[in-house]
Amino acid sequence: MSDEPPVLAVDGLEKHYPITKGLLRREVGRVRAVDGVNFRIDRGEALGLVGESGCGKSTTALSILRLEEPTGGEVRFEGTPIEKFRGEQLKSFRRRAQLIVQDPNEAFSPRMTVGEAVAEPLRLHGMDDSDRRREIVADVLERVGLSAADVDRYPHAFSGGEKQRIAIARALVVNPDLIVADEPTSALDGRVQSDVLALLDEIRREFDIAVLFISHDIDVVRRFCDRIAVMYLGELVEKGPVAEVLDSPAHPYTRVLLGSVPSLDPGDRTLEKPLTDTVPEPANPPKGCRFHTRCPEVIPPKDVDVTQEQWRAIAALRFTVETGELPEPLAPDRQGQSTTAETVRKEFGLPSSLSDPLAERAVTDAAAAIADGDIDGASELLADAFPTICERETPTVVDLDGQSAQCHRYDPEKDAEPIPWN
Ligand SMILES: Nc1ncnc2c1ncn2[C@@H]1O[C@H](COP(=O)(O)OP(=O)(O)OP(=O)(O)O)[C@@H](O)[C@H]1O
Repeated sequence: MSDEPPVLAVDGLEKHYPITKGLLRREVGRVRAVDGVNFRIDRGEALGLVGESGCGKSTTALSILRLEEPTGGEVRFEGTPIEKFRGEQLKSFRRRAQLIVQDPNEAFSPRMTVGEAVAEPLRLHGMDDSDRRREIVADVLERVGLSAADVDRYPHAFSGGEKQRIAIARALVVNPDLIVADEPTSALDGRVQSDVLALLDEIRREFDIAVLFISHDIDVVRRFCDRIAVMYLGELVEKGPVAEVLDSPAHPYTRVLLGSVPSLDPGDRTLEKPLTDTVPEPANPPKGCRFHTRCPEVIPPKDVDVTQEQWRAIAALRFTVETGELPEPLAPDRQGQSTTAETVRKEFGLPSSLSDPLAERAVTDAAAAIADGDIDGASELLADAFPTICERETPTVVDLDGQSAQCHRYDPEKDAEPIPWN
């Protein structure tokens, strides 16, 4: 193994955005867009970053390129913290770490020819010889499957896929060591997407470029990446080699995320549905494990004696009530008309009676409170009766033979008596 530091090393990266109020812009809270993220990318390696919309993927991308100033943690480029870069070093970093964005239309000025746009980074980085620039640009355009004759045309004359090729050419022209590609193919349709992906793959292998590949498309990540990191509400909940993570996802969130991928087998028992569809706000993430309010594997209290199916129904009731977003038949405007305790039980798949008397009492009282329109009361009752370690304690990252997951279920230190998987 070489002693070479990774091209990119991210430790405890944090980017919080202040929420301000009033004329004096007093800070009243913080959006925890990225909240303690760690990963590495070696030369020639592609790391896929996946997660639902708003989980912090783009903010991570911008923070590692110093396009956003992180509020905490450290990003090292070939071993040097990027915050230390000044003058020439910063300029060199800007050249060696390139960004490719989703919409190539945003990347080009309509007044610049393709040749000028692709040559721009060369000019900015001090190459004054225009003939030499033109030569390099022609060469790179051919390299990405366009023609040297395209230099004098304008970007608007090209299709979406071709524009993305031009964007790749522009990133490539300065010999980058790192490319951050933020949803680079999601605006393109199937065939074109495949071609652009194949091109990116080819250049990363040929030039040994490290790639951070951001996508919500799991199939694309499987095809393009070596490793994958799964993000939820500003944190990485699982990491590992692509095949391992996608074929045997460890973290319940990864299972839920994969369960929403249409191309995957809906009968696969390792894929799951979330308890609720409400994603909490990154300004106010749940305590303990951030996924616990939606986690189908949330750990029950030790003294509750119900089946796994019943526990999931209870947990879904508890966390749905906490969001205040009740399903249609129980919605507050219908209170007093048709909602009864039975409707509540039916809606959540709870049997008419649970064998555990304390659990039964709590569910009966909560259902009655909901039927009365006392949602806060129901919420308190359920929280008191059904506490979970997942809300009390933040899980540590557990190494599982190369794959890692941040979940109490895997922590040998936690005497959590989990229900066995599957
Ligand atoms: N400049 C900003 N000011 C305040 N909040 C922001 C800012 N930029 C992003 N956010 C918030 O930070 C969170 C993470 O956003 P981000 O764009 O990084 O997510 P994402 O995973 O890339 O989403 P998508 O897949 O939709 O692009 C979101 O809640 C977003 O609203």
